[in-house]
Amino acid sequence: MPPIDVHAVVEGPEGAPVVLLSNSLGATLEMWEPQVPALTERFRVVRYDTRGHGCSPAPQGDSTVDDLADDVLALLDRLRIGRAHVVGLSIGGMTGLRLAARNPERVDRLAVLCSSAHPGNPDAWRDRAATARTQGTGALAEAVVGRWFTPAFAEANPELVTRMRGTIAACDDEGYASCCAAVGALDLRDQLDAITAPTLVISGADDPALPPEHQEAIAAGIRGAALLTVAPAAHIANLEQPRHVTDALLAHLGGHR
Ligand SMILES: O=C(O)CC1=CCC(=O)O1
Repeated sequence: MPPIDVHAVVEGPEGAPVVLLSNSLGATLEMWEPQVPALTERFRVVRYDTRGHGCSPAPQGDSTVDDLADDVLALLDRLRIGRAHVVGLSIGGMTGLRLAARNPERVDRLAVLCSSAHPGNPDAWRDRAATARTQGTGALAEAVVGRWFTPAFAEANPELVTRMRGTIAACDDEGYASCCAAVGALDLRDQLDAITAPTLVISGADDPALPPEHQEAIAAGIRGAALLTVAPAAHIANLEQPRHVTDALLAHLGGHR
């Protein structure tokens, strides 16, 4: 499938090292808002909407994580960026892993949050894609957002939960289904040892979607990778533990505060 011209927002000082942020399935570039103020003090921050999400065009038919990585390369080329630190959560982390394994010359440091090299459950992903196509992502939103935050956090932050539920429901149905296919078919287990970028893997201790075992497997497969577990946190750990995650990213990318 040809690359898609994804929607991106670029902030931070021109000429500074670039950090590229890649969102979770069902979210948009807005999910990184808690990290942006600190990151833009030291970095040129490029956030984009994964295809079929937010303001990015949706593909027709199933995508692969290779397609998602191609979108990132096209974006970097469009912005004339040779190399970037890549930070991705969930499907964004899968995109970062594939990019770092396949195009190591384009990835400086890598941070992968709440992600997987082999999500498994292809039938469940096929079912989810079918629901998105036949009933719309609104039919999935309640169940999906229920895995994004711990119950205590969700109870204390009802407006955020409502906003994120709305973001899932606003996804393009075909685009979301297309990305479900990419997740369900993914198996990067034999590619992890090709990753040479210094890598930080962050796990949400209470993540019911991609639990800590997935992060442990990623970290075990990448030479020298560091593994950090944040708690309490479910799947969207950067929103539930913003300070902890921001500090860990700054320490890993070289922008300590
Ligand atoms: O939506 C979920 O259930 C969790 C998830 C898996 C891949 C991704 O990006 O989100």
